[in-house]
Amino acid sequence: MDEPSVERDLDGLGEQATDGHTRLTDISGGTEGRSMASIPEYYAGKNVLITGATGFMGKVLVEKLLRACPEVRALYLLVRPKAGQSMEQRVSDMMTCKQLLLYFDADGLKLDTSPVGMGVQGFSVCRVSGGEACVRHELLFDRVREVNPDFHLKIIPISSELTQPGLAISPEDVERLSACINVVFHCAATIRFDEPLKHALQLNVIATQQLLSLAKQMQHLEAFVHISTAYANCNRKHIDEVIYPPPVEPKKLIDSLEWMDDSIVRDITPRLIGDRPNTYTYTKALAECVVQQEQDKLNIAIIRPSIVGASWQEPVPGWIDNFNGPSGVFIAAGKGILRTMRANNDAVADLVPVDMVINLTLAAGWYTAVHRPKSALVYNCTTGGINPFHWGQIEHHVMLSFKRNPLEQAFRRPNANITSNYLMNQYWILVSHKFPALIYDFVLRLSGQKPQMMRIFNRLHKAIGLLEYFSSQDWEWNSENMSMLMSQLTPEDRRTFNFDVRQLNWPEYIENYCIGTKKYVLNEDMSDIPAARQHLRKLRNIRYTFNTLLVVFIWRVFIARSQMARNIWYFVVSLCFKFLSYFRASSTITK
Ligand SMILES: CCCCCCCCCCCCCCCCCCCC(=O)SCCNC(=O)CCNC(=O)[C@H](O)C(C)(C)COP(=O)(O)OP(=O)(O)OC[C@H]1O[C@@H](n2cnc3c(N)ncnc32)[C@H](O)[C@@H]1OP(=O)(O)O
Ligand SMILES: NC(=O)C1=CN([C@@H]2O[C@H](COP(=O)(O)OP(=O)(O)OC[C@H]3O[C@@H](n4cnc5c(N)ncnc54)[C@H](OP(=O)(O)O)[C@@H]3O)[C@@H](O)[C@H]2O)C=CC1
Repeated sequence: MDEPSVERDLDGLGEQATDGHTRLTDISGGTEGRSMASIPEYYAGKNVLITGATGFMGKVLVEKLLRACPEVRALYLLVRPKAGQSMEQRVSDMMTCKQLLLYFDADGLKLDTSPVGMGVQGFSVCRVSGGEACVRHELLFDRVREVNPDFHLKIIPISSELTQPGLAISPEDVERLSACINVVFHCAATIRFDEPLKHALQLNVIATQQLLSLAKQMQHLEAFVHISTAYANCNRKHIDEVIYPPPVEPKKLIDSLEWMDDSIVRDITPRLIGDRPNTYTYTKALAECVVQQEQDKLNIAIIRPSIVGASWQEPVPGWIDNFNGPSGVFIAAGKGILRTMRANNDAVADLVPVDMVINLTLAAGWYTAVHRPKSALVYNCTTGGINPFHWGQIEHHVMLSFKRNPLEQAFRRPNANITSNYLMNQYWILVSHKFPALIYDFVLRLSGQKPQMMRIFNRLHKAIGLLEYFSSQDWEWNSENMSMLMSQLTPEDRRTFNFDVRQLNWPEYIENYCIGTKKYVLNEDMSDIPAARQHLRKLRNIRYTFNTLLVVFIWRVFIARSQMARNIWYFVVSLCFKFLSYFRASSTITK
């Protein structure tokens, strides 16, 4: 099961490389002299189907497609109704960026939950009386609206629940999609690391299989772009742009899990996922295999981004709308809650900005449709091999950014450190997380409020525990197809659909990323920065006062009351004194 299973044959356009992998370089020769449509020209008049459009990457994809390819005919979005909202309402909210950001206690004052469990009093965006709070922030679609105020007319929501048979698409919609779709972008997935295997399999694998069946019915389909992850094969250290053999035959697993009840599946999950850290990476690997098996005559591209972070340039620098991956860690550190985390300072932090991933995705869609490779082309969309940056450097720049642009109502002054040493990390968890949480909860109890800090830390520890696997080691991805795709673009397309990761200036990117979490995730106002700085000064004074009181307390309890402690103390002081006198005397002699 070690050797890549894909054999490439690119419709006569390319040759097989000696290592068995065909790369885009091989193809480019075959297209010389042809007049090829630019990316916007290609998408002009096309009908595009997108899954996962309401998600982080889906939104950026929809925005960019509408803005950079204004002649695109229509975007059909497969959306499910959710949280009492119809799919039409959800799509309309998405376009006005009205988004459910934070949840509140029934008393409307305390933030109850957040994805990484960092909720803390004063962490809120706006306060409402019970239930949920909807906030509006800088609009993602503002730039599209400027170019085309009627852009919403191009968006056609299609009701679909991907975990249902036939994706729960009505027969009329199936007919409609089969007749008109030219390009499919499949972004939907569950990206939770703790997803029960059955559900992850249902959404990430079976839904992909069903979407491929639907795609085969599409009479005018030119390209099917599947979004995978660079970590689908994280059990390997070196990852090529090939589809590796799956850990298990997907069909066999689907059939076996069908009859098992949830508790049995839960029990056997660790055995099944083997050397992968979670059900997410496991099912994404199976999905790639399904794409390969079901390919038939479809023209397929597989995009494998690494850790997708805030945008680099578009629609605005630092745009981000969630707590996933590093964003939650940055926020927790910026709020002064997270003080320690297990990560390897020298390991490469393979972050890639969302706009670069989307630019590559659109370019790959164009390339796939124009060149029609017979077998799926895989694009490892990573930064580490070309423009590496390390977790230690990320830590430094995140701390610097949050000191310059502090978050509101921080719990403590931001001062987080990463360490690869397990015991050291446990020590700091005790001293810097659990001890302050106990004191804070004690103060809350005294003032008649419900203790909450310990609960928050427990959830935070669970979340960072799931991320540590990725921050404690590094991988080597071959990203030749990404480079070669870039070489296929016209100079104009290279500017509009820029995914040249060499141009990333990491310190600047991290600063914008941190500001983005403040502005777009926490919806904090930049004009409040002076007040936030004042708050940090107050926290620093509290710490100085606390430390002074602690020293006085220790003196009173241990030194002043015990003869032995006093003797040790005098011994240490006289030793220091003798050392100083000796040092002064010897320096006088040398003069
Ligand atoms: C030390 C500081 C310096 C920093 C330097 C070092 C940094 C190291 C960082 C390392 C990061 C490494 C990251 C690597 C990741 C690579 C993986 C590959 C990339 C991918 O392919 S996928 C993307 C990654 N996926 C994720 O990140 C998902 C991880 N998250 C989870 O698995 C779960 O969320 C988690 C963490 C298990 C938490 O689960 P849980 O406690 O159940 O919390 P929920 O997610 O269910 O959410 C709780 C609660 O909040 C509500 N919610 C949801 N969204 C929002 C929102 N936007 N605002 C407010 N509230 C929200 C949610 O509905 C839940 O409410 P309930 O009422 O339903 O409880
Ligand atoms: N974010 C990252 O760091 C990385 C992501 N990826 C991949 O990129 C893709 C997009 O990720 P991202 O945007 O971050 O993920 P999000 O969680 O933000 O979005 C997931 C999308 O899938 C949709 N979806 C989930 N379940 C269903 C369902 N049952 N029926 C219909 N739609 C559903 C969601 O819709 P709804 O709004 O209804 O929940 C949402 O639109 C995924 O394939 C992921 O594996 C790869 C590497 C890194």
